[in-house]
Parts: sequence; C-alpha cells; structure tokens
Amino acid sequence: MRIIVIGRDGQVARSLAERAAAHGAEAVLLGRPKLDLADPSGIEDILYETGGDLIVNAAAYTAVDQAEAEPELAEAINGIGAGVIAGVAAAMSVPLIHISTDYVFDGTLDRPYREDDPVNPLGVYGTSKLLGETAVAEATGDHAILRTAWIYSPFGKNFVKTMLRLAQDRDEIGVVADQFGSPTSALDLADGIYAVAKNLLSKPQEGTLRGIFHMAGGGFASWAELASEIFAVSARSGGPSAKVRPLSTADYPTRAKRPANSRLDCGKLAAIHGVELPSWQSSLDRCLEQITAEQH
Ligand SMILES: NC(=O)C1=CN([C@@H]2O[C@H](COP(=O)(O)OP(=O)(O)OC[C@H]3O[C@@H](n4cnc5c(N)ncnc54)[C@H](OP(=O)(O)O)[C@@H]3O)[C@@H](O)[C@H]2O)C=CC1
Ligand SMILES: Cc1cn([C@H]2C[C@H](O)[C@@H](COP(=O)(O)OP(=O)(O)O[C@H]3O[C@@H](C)C(=O)[C@@H](O)[C@H]3O)O2)c(=O)[nH]c1=O
Ligand SMILES: [Mg+2]
Repeated sequence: MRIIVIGRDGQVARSLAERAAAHGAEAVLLGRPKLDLADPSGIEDILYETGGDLIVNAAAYTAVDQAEAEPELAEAINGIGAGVIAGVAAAMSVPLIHISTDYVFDGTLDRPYREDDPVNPLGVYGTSKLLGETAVAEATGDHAILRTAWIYSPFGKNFVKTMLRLAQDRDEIGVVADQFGSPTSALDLADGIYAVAKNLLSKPQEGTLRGIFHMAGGGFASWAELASEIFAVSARSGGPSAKVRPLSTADYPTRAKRPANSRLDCGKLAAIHGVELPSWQSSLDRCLEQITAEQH
C-alpha cells in the first residue's frame, strides 16, 4: 500500500511516516514548497507524478488564534485546498482520507458529539475546516473524513510540548479547566488512519465505510486535567513540572473562541471500521517517554 500524504513536517504527517513500516505501507510525504494548498495550480500534476493507492490530507492551517486575523488564507488552505485534493483523488480514482477537527462544533451539547450532531464552528479555523469537509464530500464520494482532536506528539507544536516548555521557568501555570475534549496521540491516530486505509482499499464499493467518522483518543479531559497529568508523568522521570492553577475560560482570554465541550463519541468508528484508539493517559506516558529520550 503506497500512500500519498499531504503535509510534511506536521504532527500527523510525521506520525504517518513513522508508523508506515509497521503497517507494511509506504508513505510519500508532500509539503511546501513543492505542494502548497494555497496555490492549487500545480497540485494535480504533482499528485499524478507521485502516484499512490490512497491519499491522506494531513496538512492544514492549524494556528487557531492567528486564523482570526487571516480568514482568507485559512479558508484557502483548509477549505478550497482540501477540495482541490479531493477533486484530484476523484480524478485518479483513489480513496481520500481527510483529517478534520472537533472545532467544527460549538460545544453546547451536554454529551460527547456524534458524527451527525449539528455543526456550528465558533471561530475562523473551525469554519475553514468545515468548508473543507463540505468541499471534500462534494468532490468525491470515495472519502473518509476523520474528525480528531487535541493532538499531541513528540513532533512539531502541541499543548504537551508547550506545557513542558513553560514549566522550565515557571512554578505555576494557569490552565483552563472548563473546556473538555478528547486528547489524541498523533501516533495512535496514524495507526487508526492505516486501519481505515486498508478497509477502504479492500472494499472499494462499500458505502458504509465512507463518510464522516470521529477518531480520537479514549477518554476525556479538560485542558487543566491534561496539564496536570503531563506534569505528574514528567515529574516521575525527573522532567519539567509545575503546579496547575485551574482557570475559567473568562480568565484566559484568547483571540479565537473555543468550544466548552468538544468531546468526540467514537462509537461509529469502532462499530464500522473496528478501530478504537488507546486511552489518552496510556499514550501520553509513551509520548513523554519519547520526548524525554530525544532530549538525552
Ligand atoms: N493539532 C491538533 O490538535 C488537531 C489537528 N487536526 C487536524 O489534523 C490535521 C493535521 O494536524 P497537525 O499534524 O496537528 O498539524 P500541524 O500544525 O502539526 O501541521 C500542519 C501541516 O500542514 C502543513 N501546511 C500548512 N499550510 C500548508 C499549505 N498551504 N500547503 C501545504 N501544507 C501546508 C504544514 O506545513 P509547514 O510545515 O510547511 O508549515 C504542516 O506540515 C489537520 O487537518 C488539522 O486541522 C484536528 C484536530 C486537532
Ligand atoms: C498555553 C496555555 C493555553 N491555555 C488554554 C487555551 C486554550 O483554551 C487551551 C488549549 O490551547 P492551545 O492553543 O494549545 O490549543 P488549541 O490551539 O486550541 O488546540 C486546538 O488546535 C486545533 C488545531 C484543533 O483542531 C483542536 O482540536 C485543538 O487541538 O488551553 C491555558 O489555559 N493556559 C496556557 O498556558
Ligand atoms: Mg494552538
């Protein structure tokens, strides 16, 4: 199985590269400057030249606060660009796995979100990702849109690495305790993506395998709970740690509004694709081990 991955240095792209061999797959990563989602002109030629059995779009404009100041760029990359990739996937007759986000929801529901719950993004990033979902679905029926959340990994930028960095010169860190979600290891997500890829390729006509699925780590947390667990694990191995001061959203103003509840119900994925990601706590342990190992 040869997979074309859109995105090169991102958390999910790098995790797909790292996990490829374990799934007997070859991952070819395409990123800027060669492939720029904001500049659709050359994309079709590059994808045809590269060739593959399936495309995974793991590239996106992911700076949630910055997006409020750059809505056109975020929508070009996450909306129009995603649709261009999907159109080429259709032309090449290969399935597309597209990665989307919990931030398409407004967070007002009082239970974990299912795939068919109403979307209503609170900010530009979520709006742009929702445009991408629509563009993908319009361009090709042969797709799985995987909504995931709160990704962490040893790679790139994420909340886990931010907390470890801040703890290096602070004893106490204020973290919002009233936003709840589904922390997800990018490496677990990569394993899940390969499992879905195999299902799509082995049953090209099977409609139930196609559509929107929630794929996130097992269990839920607030950002403050996640931070506390990061520091508890890090402290045990002598790494940086700090006391977490729980804040309300109002105490931590940000440019973009974030959902208070974006917990994802992943039952549909388990029932249809037979995929269930490990609990966020067990994977966080492994991620911190990997981060610590890389620092020595
Ligand atoms: N991070 C998270 O918590 C979550 C992410 N997601 C989604 O998961 C997917 C992967 O996210 P993640 O790996 O964390 O993202 P990262 O921010 O780690 O990486 C994003 C990648 O997209 C690339 N990219 C950005 N703009 C363009 C462009 N114009 N053309 C080509 N490539 C571009 C970046 O390239 P470069 O290195 O050149 O900047 C980078 O490699 C995205 O679709 C995101 O929306 C969903 C839920 C949670
Ligand atoms: C750094 C920091 C953040 N926070 C809060 C702000 C925010 O509510 C929450 C998380 O902040 P971050 O900016 O790290 O995370 P954020 O950029 O909102 O993360 C999101 O990224 C996009 C790409 C997604 O798709 C989402 O699933 C989600 O992972 O923690 C604190 O309370 N204290 C802090 O010191
Ligand atoms: Mg951020």
